[in-house]
Amino acid sequence: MAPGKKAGKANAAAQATNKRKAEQKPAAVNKKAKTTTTTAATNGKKGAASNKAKPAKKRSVQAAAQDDDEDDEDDESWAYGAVSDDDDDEDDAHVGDLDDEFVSAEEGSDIEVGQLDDDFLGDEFGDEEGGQGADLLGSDDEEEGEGEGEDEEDIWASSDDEDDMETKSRKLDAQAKREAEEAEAELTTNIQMEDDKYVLPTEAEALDSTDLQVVQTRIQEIVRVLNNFREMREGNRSRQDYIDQLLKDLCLYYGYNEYLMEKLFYIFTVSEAIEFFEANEVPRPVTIRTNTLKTRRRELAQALINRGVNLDPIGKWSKVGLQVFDSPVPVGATPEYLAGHYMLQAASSFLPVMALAPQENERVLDMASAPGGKSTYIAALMKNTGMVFANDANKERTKALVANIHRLGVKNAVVCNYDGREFPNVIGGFDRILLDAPCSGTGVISKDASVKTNKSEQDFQMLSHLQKQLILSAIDSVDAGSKTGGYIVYSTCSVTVDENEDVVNYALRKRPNVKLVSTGLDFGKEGFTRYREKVFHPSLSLTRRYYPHMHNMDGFYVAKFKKLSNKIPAKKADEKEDEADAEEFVPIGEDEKRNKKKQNKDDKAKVETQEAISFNDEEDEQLIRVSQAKLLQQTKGIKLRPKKNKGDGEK
Ligand SMILES: C[S@@+](CC[C@H](N)C(=O)[O-])C[C@H]1O[C@@H](n2cnc3c(N)ncnc32)[C@H](O)[C@@H]1O
Repeated sequence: MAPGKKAGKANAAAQATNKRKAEQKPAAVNKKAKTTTTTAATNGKKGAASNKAKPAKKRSVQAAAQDDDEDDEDDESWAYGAVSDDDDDEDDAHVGDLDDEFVSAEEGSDIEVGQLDDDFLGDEFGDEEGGQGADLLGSDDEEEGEGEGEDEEDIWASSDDEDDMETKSRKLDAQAKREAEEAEAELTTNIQMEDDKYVLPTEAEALDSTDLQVVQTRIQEIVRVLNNFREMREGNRSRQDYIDQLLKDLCLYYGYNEYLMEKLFYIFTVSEAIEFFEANEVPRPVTIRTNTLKTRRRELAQALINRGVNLDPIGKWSKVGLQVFDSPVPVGATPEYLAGHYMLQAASSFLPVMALAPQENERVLDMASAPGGKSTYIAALMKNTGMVFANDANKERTKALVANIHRLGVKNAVVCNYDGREFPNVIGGFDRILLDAPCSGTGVISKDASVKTNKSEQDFQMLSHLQKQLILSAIDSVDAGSKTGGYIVYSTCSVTVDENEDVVNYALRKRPNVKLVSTGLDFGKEGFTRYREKVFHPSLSLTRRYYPHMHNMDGFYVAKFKKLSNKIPAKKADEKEDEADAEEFVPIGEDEKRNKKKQNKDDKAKVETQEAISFNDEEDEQLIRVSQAKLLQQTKGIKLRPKKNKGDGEK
């Protein structure tokens, strides 16, 4: 399908969806939306309008950036405080966007969004109250103006006149009757609308629909029925009949394969699923991360503004992120970029590093790190102290990793190229580990639409299996005795449950020596504790999900574990067996029962303990020597004789 065609299609769907939404929204809400600035309004879909709004903000950023007194990076007033004068302009400039395009995104947004919701509520209710009050007052006025009020006035003015009582009473009765008729008429109209049942197409009709406009209308109608199923279903059609048709139509309209469509559809409510698919048709905002090893956000913002770049802080949740609205120069080729003052990085990919919260002088492993967006952020948070092991199994990809490490001036990183599953045999005893796992990429469909069709059931099974193996390796490679850490963060840029909650739940079952802890991120949706037929450990609610339609960032998942002990069950044979059927899900209760049985039966097979895996400098030295010797031989043909260890001669 040609991209242009798709985009047109998506826009058509968006307009139709939003139009319907706008119709469903109370007048006060729509009215208010016009005067409320939101993140989503800056979404690429309405790029022109957002950009129109930005210069006002840009001026204020510039002005504030020049303010010498407010030089502290922690002080966000340069970005936020000074915009008050311009806020109105911006709100006005966004008027069109909101109503026309992004009513839906605003509603769910969480980031500026806590704020946004408050604004909405405040304004909405304020307006409603004011609106109602005004209506009430207004209607009095109107009545007076139309003479009806005069009648009423007459009624009360002549209340002492007995004869008039009858007249007054008749008038009141007539008025009450009229009002009742009007109310009845309104009700009837509504009921007629509700009665308007939607008849599903026959199989042949459905197959025949190649007209996307027809498909789009059918999607809307089915959603309407599903949202009021009891009233609107046709005859004895089941909910599943409608859902089956809807899934087919969504596949056709948005271009997903049926397997993935179903997987994604059930993560959301019906309306939310459509918002998610819509959001995937829209590019996410361009964001950059200030490299604090070389500069500060304030200085970077000023330098880029001087080049004509139109930008804003990413949101209150990050002190280093900037969102770029437009730029006369390629953001990936400015002198500041080449000098390593920033990394082009999706907002969502800040989150796992923030959750990891690496400390100075720690040993940290980034198990799947190329091209290094997160490794370099980790190094920056550690202020180039301690050691970051930036590993990736794909040697080709480590080239970009090395390049980024150099460009950003990272000096505490070691790049390595192992399969993550080889840890901790390669090296262990880390204070913290980030496993930003290889995944299906269902959170980044707006960047790579091929995901819609190129992932099969086997792919998901293989990925989930690999993720489960990697997470166990990561857990086993952390030192629970670390004075400052003992944490593992698991993340993916996918929104499927198999790659997220399923994997984390599996790790909790296989490694009772870890528990989930808060990610420390103050926004995001809670991870699932139930999904379809699956039940997960209740602590899964501590994990966080991010969605494009809600947070205006790539879909993402973050979980944080604390390792409590280095003693792990070492029933290797069992584990292998378990890992082989890692895909099989066992509800938590059942699993516990099954484990107990196994333990009773296998009383002799005591749980062995594995000693804490820690660094051994002598051993490391030897490994380094061997590796250097290998390298010399490979690159220069020099063969070194192995150096004898102290203890070797004594044997
Ligand atoms: C989501 S990307 C990592 C992105 C990276 N963390 C960043 O922020 O730039 C996943 C990475 O996992 C790597 N990978 C795949 N299988 C792996 C394995 N078995 N062990 C280690 N890395 C692996 C891929 O090469 C890929 O670079």
